[in-house]
Amino acid sequence: MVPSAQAACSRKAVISRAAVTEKPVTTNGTTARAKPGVPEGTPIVTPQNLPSRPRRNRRSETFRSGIRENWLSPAHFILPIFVHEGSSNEPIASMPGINRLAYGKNVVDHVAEARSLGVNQVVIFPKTPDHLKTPSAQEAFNPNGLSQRTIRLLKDAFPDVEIYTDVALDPYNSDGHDGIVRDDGVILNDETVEYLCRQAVSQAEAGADCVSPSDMMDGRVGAIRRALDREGHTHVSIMSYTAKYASAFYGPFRDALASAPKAGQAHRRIPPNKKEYQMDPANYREALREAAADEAEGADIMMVKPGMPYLDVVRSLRDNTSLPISVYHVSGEYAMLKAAAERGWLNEKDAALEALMCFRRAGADLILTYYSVEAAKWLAGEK
Ligand SMILES: NCc1[nH]cc(CCC(=O)O)c1CC(=O)O
Ligand SMILES: [Mg+2]
Repeated sequence: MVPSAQAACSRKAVISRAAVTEKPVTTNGTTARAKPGVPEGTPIVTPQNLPSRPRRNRRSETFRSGIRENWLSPAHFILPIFVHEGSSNEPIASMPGINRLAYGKNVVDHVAEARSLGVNQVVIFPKTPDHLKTPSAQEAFNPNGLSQRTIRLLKDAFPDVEIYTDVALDPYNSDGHDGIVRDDGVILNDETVEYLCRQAVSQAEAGADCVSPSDMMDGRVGAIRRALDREGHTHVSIMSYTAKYASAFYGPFRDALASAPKAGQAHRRIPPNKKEYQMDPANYREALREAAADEAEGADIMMVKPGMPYLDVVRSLRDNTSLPISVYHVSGEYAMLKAAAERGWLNEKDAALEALMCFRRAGADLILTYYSVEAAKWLAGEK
């Protein structure tokens, strides 16, 4: 209790310790009659003289919903899908409810369900077969690669779906990094950017609406913009993973794609983590620097990733740019909610919708979340 409140209490009517079960008494010693409906033992006080009582605006759901500052709609969600070459869906152990979808009908059916719930934006993450992974990750821009085929498949089935793509080398790189690794362990920046441009162009050619570089190489937004424009894709947008942190919350995603950094052979040093290109979780100002660069290079949407632990960064970008902001509610955040819900430790629907709402409050327009389909069902009142 704050000191002033404490003082106020002792000045006003209180129940003496010995008399808790008796009628409350006022400070002048007379016994007061409790108001109807007030539990016996409640102190009797003179009302505080408050000019402002914020609780007045919370008194009914009708009132609360009338003045609510933010809201959630399936239109805000971007649905991530994992696609693989197998013939059936494969559950991902660390992401209950999420599957690697079999390329083909299963992918189309899943997106059809999302669309029926109002989720019409999808981002594709392909699981590349091991034999197609190489240290230079050239499968990333194979015009008939799994990602490119999935884009075509979905665009043919649903011309108005917004297709986002992941631009980064890690799903195709046998070293498990987003960039090309030199033998001494340096992640090459400009060489990687050249391949990211080819990857982005190949995705645009397959029909992607928005390419999303998630690699954190310097200068890739501008280079991709120029490459897209040069090839006639001036209408294809770029959602940059602007402030992407070297986070421990990506673990389940790397399980899903088997894309974690790999140990090197004797003559090569493979960095065991991504700290040389993804941002340090301790840093805040650096996000503004990244944002200034991405905006100048032509990003259409800027993303913060992960979500829940980084809402200060979301708010800061919101206040420092007029571009739309997206947030990635990442695999580890999803796994935490699922794990607690499975144990009965959290009400999953309430906790998940709260997390999503808080992204909006922090300033995000778009939310990339594994909860897209479930949350859309909750919002529709289906379950
Ligand atoms: N380009 C890699 C990439 N793209 C999206 C995620 C993680 C998303 C998630 O955890 O849900 C990652 C993992 C990483 O950077 O290692
Ligand atoms: Mg950058």
